[in-house]
Amino acid sequence: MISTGPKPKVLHLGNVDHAQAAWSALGELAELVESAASNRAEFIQECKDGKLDGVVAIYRTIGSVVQTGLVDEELLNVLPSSLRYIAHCGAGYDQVDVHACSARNPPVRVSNVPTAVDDATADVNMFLILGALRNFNTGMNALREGKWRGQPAPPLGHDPRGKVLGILGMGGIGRNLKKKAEAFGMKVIYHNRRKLSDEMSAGAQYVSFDELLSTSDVVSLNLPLNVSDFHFQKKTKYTLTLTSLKKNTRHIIGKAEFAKMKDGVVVVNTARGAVMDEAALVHALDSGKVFSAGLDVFEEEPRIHPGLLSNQNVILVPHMGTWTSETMLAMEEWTIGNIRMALEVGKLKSPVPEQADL
Ligand SMILES: O=CC(=O)O
Repeated sequence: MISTGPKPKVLHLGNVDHAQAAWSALGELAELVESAASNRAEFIQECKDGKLDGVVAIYRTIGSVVQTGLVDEELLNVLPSSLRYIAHCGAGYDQVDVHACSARNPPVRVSNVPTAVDDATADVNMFLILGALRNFNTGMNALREGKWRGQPAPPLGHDPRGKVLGILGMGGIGRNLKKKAEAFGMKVIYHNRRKLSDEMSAGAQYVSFDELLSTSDVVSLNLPLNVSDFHFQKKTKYTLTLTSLKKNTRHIIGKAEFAKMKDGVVVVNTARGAVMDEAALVHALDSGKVFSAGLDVFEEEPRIHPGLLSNQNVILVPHMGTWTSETMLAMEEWTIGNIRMALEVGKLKSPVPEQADL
């Protein structure tokens, strides 16, 4: 808790594009500082030169990975010793090594943005389900090429009504999606680390992972890319792969899982690309095992697997799940709210689950 003396410093990594009022108001409580770095090497040097000393909290966006790279052990080793909080402006915080944050002495507490992202992400999820079931991509591309529906016309799509939607990961987005899918007449089953209370699951049937795979007409991936107990292996400055096989969700859907699915299944992902083995998806699409797919996220963003780009049965969205002004505003305000609460009462509003007991 900080109440007297000079204002604590808050470092801003990435943009505050919408919540300027909340950000300015935070300025009454804290000194808002910026980094002059344009890449990770410069950022590390800035830290080593003591230019960010005194920073207590960091506001960071997903896009700030271009400036700093991943928040991993290497970065945590040079970030100022005054740092206590990282408020991440996003639901998925796989860019932040929470275990390395917890291991620092004293720990760096991390928050994310649940809830505020649910509606917009579930909307895109439903758009992808409908687009993939109806195979709209083929006709839409043909139309732009001046070929009306194309020659031959795309195969007939499928109605959502009466189809089984298997939601893997029944968090806020999964539960929001359930309501939307039910309005389209889908029957919802789910698998989650823990079975939800009757109130939370609201009639969705809990099934085992294998049962979800084998009985769903549409499989929707709504689980976090889980970064517990493993090491980052940087692939590009934007992405990472996770190397340990323990307790993580990387490639939770791969060759073996596709084999267990119904023939002609539809697969949709708005979570993180790396929860699914993209090469295995391409293979399953090519073989006809998967009828169509709807993807908002990719393993190595912004790179897209060529087998997805060339496949007309895949509807592709460039990670726009939360891309609305209302949701962006809500996310930024939520993130600033986390910093404000940390400075005022010494606690984050929405700590990440891994640090719930810290
Ligand atoms: O991908 C978007 C988010 O994690 O909020």
